[in-house]
Amino acid sequence: MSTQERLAQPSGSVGWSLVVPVKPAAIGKSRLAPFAGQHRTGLARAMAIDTIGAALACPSVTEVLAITPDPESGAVLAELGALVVPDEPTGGLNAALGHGCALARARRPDCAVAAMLADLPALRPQELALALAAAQAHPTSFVGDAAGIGTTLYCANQGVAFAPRFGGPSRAAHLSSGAVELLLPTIPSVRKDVDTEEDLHQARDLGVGPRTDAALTALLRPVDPGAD
Ligand SMILES: Nc1nc2c(ncn2[C@@H]2O[C@H](COP(=O)(O)OP(=O)(O)OP(=O)(O)O)[C@@H](O)[C@H]2O)c(=O)[nH]1
Ligand SMILES: C=C(OP(=O)(O)O)C(=O)O
Repeated sequence: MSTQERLAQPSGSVGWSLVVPVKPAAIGKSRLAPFAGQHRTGLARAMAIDTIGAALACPSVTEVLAITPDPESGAVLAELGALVVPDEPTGGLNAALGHGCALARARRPDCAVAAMLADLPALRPQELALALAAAQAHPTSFVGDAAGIGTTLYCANQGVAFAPRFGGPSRAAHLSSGAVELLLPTIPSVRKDVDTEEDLHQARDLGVGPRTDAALTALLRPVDPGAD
């Protein structure tokens, strides 16, 4: 994404480095397998690319670091304007995010850092901007997922320890860590993560990005009984 295509950053707001983990599409989003079948890999990749495409268009986001060992997704994400870095150490999601945060802070010490999951295919740049603006008021904060169990966005201001606790019931884990939950009624697209078929339909109702829309169209196309 070129700087011309970005919306202007609101004055007085801090810039954010956004760290986004992307599992290899061939193994990611396994809970969608019963619904998506052979289309699951393409769908998982499409959702991650749409999520990061929207993040790159957010006026508060200075840089997106996509943490992924997936070369195919990485190539597209780099083309869109993300900095693509591999998983290091190979210790799972929170370890990869910690590594991404260290790299982000070394590159841009003036920015705050946030970690956002890559399964938000309906993400709207302006809704992400609202969440990040609210996050400026707290040392650490987070956005809970639409189901009320997990987390989609974890934010740490400059000079504050970055200690995400993604995985499973992470909303409770983030609350007990002292992070403040950002309870904004106007950011449904930031909260709507997609793990299941039902999530996907709900995200579609919000309006998914173009790649996810195309992947879903291919997936839902009726099979031609005359084709071999
Ligand atoms: N780079 C990286 N990303 C990860 C890792 N584990 C999860 N993610 C990403 O973190 C986000 C949340 O992960 P999950 O919702 O648990 O996704 P998932 O493992 O692909 O989904 P399931 O297989 O259905 O559990 C998604 O954006 C994943 O791509 C990891 O070990 N490394
Ligand atoms: C990893 C998490 O998400 P998911 O529900 O997508 O697995 C989480 O909410 O901490």
